[in-house]
Amino acid sequence: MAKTSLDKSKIKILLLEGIHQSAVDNLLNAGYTNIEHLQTSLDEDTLIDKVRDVHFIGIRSRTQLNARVFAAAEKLTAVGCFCIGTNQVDLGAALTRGIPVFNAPYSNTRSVAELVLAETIMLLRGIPEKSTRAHQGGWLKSAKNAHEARGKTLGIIGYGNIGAQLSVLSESLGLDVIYYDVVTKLGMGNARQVASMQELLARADVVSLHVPDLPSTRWMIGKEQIALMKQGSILINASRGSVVAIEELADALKSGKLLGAAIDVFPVEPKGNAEEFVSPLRGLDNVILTPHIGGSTLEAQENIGIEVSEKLITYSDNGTTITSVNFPEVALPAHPDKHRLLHIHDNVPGVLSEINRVLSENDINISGQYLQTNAEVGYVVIDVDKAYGAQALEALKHVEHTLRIRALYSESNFDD
Ligand SMILES: NC(=O)C1=CN([C@@H]2O[C@H](COP(=O)(O)OP(=O)(O)OC[C@H]3O[C@@H](n4cnc5c(N)ncnc54)[C@H](O)[C@@H]3O)[C@@H](O)[C@H]2O)C=CC1
Ligand SMILES: O=C(O)CCC(=O)C(=O)O
Repeated sequence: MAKTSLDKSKIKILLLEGIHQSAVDNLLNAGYTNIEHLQTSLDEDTLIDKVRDVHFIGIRSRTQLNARVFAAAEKLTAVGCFCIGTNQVDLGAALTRGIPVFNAPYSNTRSVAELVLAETIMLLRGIPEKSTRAHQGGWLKSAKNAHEARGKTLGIIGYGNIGAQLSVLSESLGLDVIYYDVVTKLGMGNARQVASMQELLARADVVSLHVPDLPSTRWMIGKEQIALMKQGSILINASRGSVVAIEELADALKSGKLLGAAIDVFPVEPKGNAEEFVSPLRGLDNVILTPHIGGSTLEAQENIGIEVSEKLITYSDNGTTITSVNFPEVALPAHPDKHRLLHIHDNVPGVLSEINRVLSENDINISGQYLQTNAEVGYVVIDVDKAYGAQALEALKHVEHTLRIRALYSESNFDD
């Protein structure tokens, strides 16, 4: 059933997974006081109970927002992913319920690139094993299998925001960079795109994965691909756990085909810090294992908190959906002294004319109208000079194919 907006004190916001305080502060400064801020993710049933009266939810990579959760979240107006990946959200289910999803596409990219570069050096020097031995009272002073990074070839699979940053940092250290991407991209510095993943695997001393979780990237690195890699090369995965067949990687490390690996993301990750981490890579001393912390630096988290809360506030106050990952993107001007209505509907012919008919029948004069559509959904924003009456709102809710309507307070804050 379509809904209209509430005043800010009644807008309930649920933030999960230890989202940075910067998000809370930003929301409070914007007048949103009804905030629940939890440090953990929630299991599906607890989440379903909690989201029933929530208008905005903020999550990171662990919380699964599936169709069942969306079905329970009747009041949910927008989702903020305080991270880059949005594979944990059923974006289609959100869209067809008229819910835009936002993320932070840039704020933690540098943190991931720095970690990968550090791991490259650590693995080229065999540090995980040497450090473990020293902790055990051993002394592995040897140059065997220890290499400088200078002059080695780094192969980056997925040359997006993270891959390109890694490319720049690595070249400054003297690595030669090649990359493979499904899109033709201009290389940073002297980095060169190669024509196939096979070519990259055959040429690189270190392979680092920076692709999103997509049907086309699932298990893209397994036995067959590892066989193409150079003897004694290194694999790094800080993208998604679904990209590497982990048992097959474990076999390649045990057999000595690969010199080492650094893995930050896993097919199955603990739901919280209290749950045991189970992996076939445990106990292998040529592997750096990290608990999905590629983007977990204070700098990145603070920036993400600000960036995503800003997007939620802007959508809530103004209706702007720019940078939403699933929704028609509309950039809206401020609306002083105007009443603004957001109408989200199935993208089928005739809805807009029906909306305009209702407005005209209710003697409502349009002062601004903004429309954007994608294949499934239409999003029209209508500014008018006088308040929408209850009768007009009711009629607009009942326009066929309506998914949701929201009447926004204008900046001068007159009644909705
Ligand atoms: N470990 C962590 O804490 C973090 C992990 N990530 C993961 O890293 C991924 C990449 O992040 P960004 O670089 O910001 O994303 P991006 O969207 O900027 O870049 C991804 C690149 O992969 C390419 N690509 C897509 N499918 C491909 C395929 N089959 N083969 C080769 N290239 C392909 C795209 O064309 C694009 O250039 C995110 O989707 C996220 O899953 C992101 C941040 C933190
Ligand atoms: O820090 C997080 O919670 C997730 C980081 C990540 O994987 C992402 O940004 O996609």
